[in-house]
Amino acid sequence: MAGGGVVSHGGSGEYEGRVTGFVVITCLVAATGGLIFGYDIGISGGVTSMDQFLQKFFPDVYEKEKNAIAGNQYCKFNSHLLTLFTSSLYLAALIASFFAAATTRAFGRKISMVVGGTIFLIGAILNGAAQNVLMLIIGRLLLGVGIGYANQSVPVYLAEMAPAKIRGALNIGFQMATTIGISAANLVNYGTGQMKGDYGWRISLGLAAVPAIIMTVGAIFLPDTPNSLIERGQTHQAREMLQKIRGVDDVNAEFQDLIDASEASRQIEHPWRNIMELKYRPHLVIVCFIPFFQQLTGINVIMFYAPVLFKTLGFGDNASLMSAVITGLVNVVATLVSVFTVDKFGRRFLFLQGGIQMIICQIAVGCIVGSVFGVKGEGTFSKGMGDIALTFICLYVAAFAWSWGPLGWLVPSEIFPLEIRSAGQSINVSVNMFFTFIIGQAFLSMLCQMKFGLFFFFAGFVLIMTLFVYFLLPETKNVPIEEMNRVWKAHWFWGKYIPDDAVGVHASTSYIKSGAISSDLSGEILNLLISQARSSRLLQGEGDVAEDFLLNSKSDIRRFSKEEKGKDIAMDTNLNQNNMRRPSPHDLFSGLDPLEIALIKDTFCDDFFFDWETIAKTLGKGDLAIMDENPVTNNNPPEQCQTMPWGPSSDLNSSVVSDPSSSFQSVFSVNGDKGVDSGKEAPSWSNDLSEANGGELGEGVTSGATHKKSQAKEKSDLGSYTKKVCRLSRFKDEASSTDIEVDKSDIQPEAPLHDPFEPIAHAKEIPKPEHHLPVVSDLDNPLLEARCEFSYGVF
Ligand SMILES: OC[C@H]1O[C@](O)(CO)[C@@H](O)[C@@H]1O
Repeated sequence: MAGGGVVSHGGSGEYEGRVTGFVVITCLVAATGGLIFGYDIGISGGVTSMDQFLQKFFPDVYEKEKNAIAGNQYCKFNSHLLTLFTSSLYLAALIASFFAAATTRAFGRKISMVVGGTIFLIGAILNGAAQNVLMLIIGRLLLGVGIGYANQSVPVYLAEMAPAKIRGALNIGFQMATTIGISAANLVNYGTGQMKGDYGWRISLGLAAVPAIIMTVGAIFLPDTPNSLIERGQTHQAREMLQKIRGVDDVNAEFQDLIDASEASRQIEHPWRNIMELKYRPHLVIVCFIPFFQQLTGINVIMFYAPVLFKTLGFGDNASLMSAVITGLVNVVATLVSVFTVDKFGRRFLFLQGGIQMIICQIAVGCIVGSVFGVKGEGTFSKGMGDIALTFICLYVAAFAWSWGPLGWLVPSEIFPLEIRSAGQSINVSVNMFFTFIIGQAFLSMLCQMKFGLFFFFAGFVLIMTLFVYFLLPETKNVPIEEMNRVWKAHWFWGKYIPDDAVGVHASTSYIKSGAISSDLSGEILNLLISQARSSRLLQGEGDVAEDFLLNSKSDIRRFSKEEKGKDIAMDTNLNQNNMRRPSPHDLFSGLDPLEIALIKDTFCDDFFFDWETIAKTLGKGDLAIMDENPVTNNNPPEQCQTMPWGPSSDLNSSVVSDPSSSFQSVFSVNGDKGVDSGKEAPSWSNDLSEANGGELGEGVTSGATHKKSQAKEKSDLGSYTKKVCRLSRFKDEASSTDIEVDKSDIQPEAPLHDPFEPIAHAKEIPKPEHHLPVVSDLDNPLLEARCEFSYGVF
């Protein structure tokens, strides 16, 4: 692969590795943990609407239902004992999830899954064989404990096993399994609902043993996550596991991040106390609100009570069970949609789209129910009205299923640093279970009291949660799990809670590699950070991260966007030369956090043309001293200072520039030249970057660290350069706002500059080739754009 294929998955590329069959299978097996949860959700509603079941355990409710035919439709199922049957399980799950957190941390994710599956199995047997309400309730409590364990450990397991770029998809496997469980339960109920005697409900409840066995047996064969192995001191096995799940030998960068995260985690003796610290406030707020909101969508009104609800809406017994089957299937299919979109469109998009769709549907259902039953709850649904209501309910379920359903588990499982991840996940599970309990418990009386207004009540909540996501939830798509602090740090509101030292150079490097930052940072800043990484101890000590980056990355950052017109710092000196506005510190650094500014400051060792104090003040980021305290940026000995990646300013003075009124597009391409072994000829200058990039490939380029290391060594012995090629690429027709391609590609490259990634002292040894200055008179034309490309090469 011409790009130097060690980061073989391309795209946003983060750590080494590919998506292996092994990781997919383990994640699928783990996700079956969702089956037990789903089966239980789906089974209770059907069972509690079966006459034989009601007669045996809840005779009062049975009587009331029979007599309510002509009465108030809103209240005919309102019984606290009945709802307690459904919701007691969630109280047990809530408490169990705290024990599960300790188990998961101390013994691994897998053990928690096995424990959860086994306890659930016992509960299923008790339920299927129940002789009285007590047996029924104890059985349900055990089911709850099983679910608490599974829901705590499975999402964490999935988030840790999955490579970042498909973490969303694999993690959603859990919710996918949940919806399959719900659907399977609906189908079982549909079948058993027709049976005479006690068999129907007994089979329905007893069959919960099937998903329990699948999960327990599956979990026994699962490996534990590298993160958990490291957490428990099994470093060697952890590395092997990482190599196995990523399918490559060179897992250094990711492994290092896991070790770092684990070290940080080890310092934390009391995750529960720690999670209250200010620096975890953003995580804590999100992890409390997401599950709360997920339940306040009102989804479980449909999931638990679909048959009851449809009966309330005047559907016959069969039609009610059938409608539950339909909503269950919609739930499964729509969850699949999120599997395929979550890592592409991101979490926020799905949250927002799903939220809007849910609001519309809930309002519609509220209006329909209101128009038929009115306030008194008297009236009957015509077939047509019933079908319209069912359609809106299905659209609502679909929207939930590709947004809040799966994301309610995914987002909380991926936002926490390792040291409090297990604790955070327990909070997520317990808040979710608590509000599942509340909704389960309160729904029937809420329906009785609020009538059709209940649907508007839920619509109001969905509106609030959609605004919450819009303003307060950062995008976590494609960000490696141990790099998440960067996301928080960059957030407009939460950033202030995250201390600078939570975001180190190491983090910067892999974060840059993940590509996640490229839209936030301009190309120049990115390059500066890269060069910082290169010159920092990372490269000298544990070179792989930066080497990999240099050898494999192509950052093609088109930073020319509407807001950034005229702020191109690559062109700064040129702008000056041509009497253009010199960008202010604010232009250049707003949007960066102090650490990033400090990195840049340190990179250029104070002697660049920026007035650092002014920058600090202008941006209101506090005193420079604060930046200077940062240990990460303070270890650069002066001789390792860099100049600008595009060369000293004198070189820039003479470079190509277009008119002030035109705009720039700079494309940075940081390409490792793979083909140049010691003694070979340097690649010749070319206007086409791909040529420099794709020169003969050294045979070991794709084969991992050893070869790369030796290459890198040879490289630094040999010296290297930066090439800058400016060419006129576009003719901007202001009047029509269209871009017309003009090919003026023959502009000569200008002088090769020194390697931006080599310390200056070393760069000086590089013989400077002759200086070619492009002479392009057209550049005076205000309508032209210059396109400059930088490439990094070796000779
Ligand atoms: O698919 C619907 C189901 O998903 C959950 O919200 C869990 O994510 C359950 O509470 C609900 O019953």
